[in-house]
Amino acid sequence: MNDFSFRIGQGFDVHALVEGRPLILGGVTIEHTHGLKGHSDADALLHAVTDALLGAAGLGDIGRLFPDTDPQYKGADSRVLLREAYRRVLASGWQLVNLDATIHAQAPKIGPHAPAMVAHLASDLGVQTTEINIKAKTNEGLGHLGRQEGIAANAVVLLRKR
Ligand SMILES: Nc1ccn([C@@H]2O[C@H](COP(=O)(O)O)[C@@H](O)[C@H]2O)c(=O)n1
Ligand SMILES: C[C@@]1(CO)OP(=O)(O)OP(=O)(O)OC[C@H]1O
Repeated sequence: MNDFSFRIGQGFDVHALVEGRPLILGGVTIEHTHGLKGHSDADALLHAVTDALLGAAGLGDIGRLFPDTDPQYKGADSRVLLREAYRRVLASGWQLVNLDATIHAQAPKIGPHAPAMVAHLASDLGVQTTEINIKAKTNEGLGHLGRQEGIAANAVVLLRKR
């Protein structure tokens, strides 16, 4: 551990959009024609947040903690994975200051669902909702995200020593 009181981390995730799956982002089930494909519930936002937290604490990444070859995590609720990852971050001596994330989705509109996502993250990470910011962007029709073949998310966190 270094002598600084703060550490930053970033996370990224992308999942394919397919028919016959629910679309779950930030623990919110969003009405849509397609949902995200994955071993777990494929919540790309929560996976990016989990990786940002683990990265900032120097604890590796989500796939190392929860392998996608382990049947235990098949269909897993990513909020459960996030809470377990954050428990390890706390145990390693760090706690969240604030979190900023961007969802890259050509559709559907994320804005109306952002407050519910913020509420879930604040609750799971034990901070005020004012410390969590969720943004969204289309991909301006460009590339795989613009063609609605998938949804991606980026997250940045700041941790401080407990
Ligand atoms: N899936 C999305 C994408 C965007 N938004 C909101 O629209 C604004 C403009 O997005 P552009 O990609 O066209 O720049 C963006 O700032 C978001 O407020 C959204 O809610 N859901
Ligand atoms: C969450 C895990 C585990 O179920 O599976 P997926 O839902 O496929 O998600 P991914 O972002 O590929 O990374 C981590 C995985 O090990």
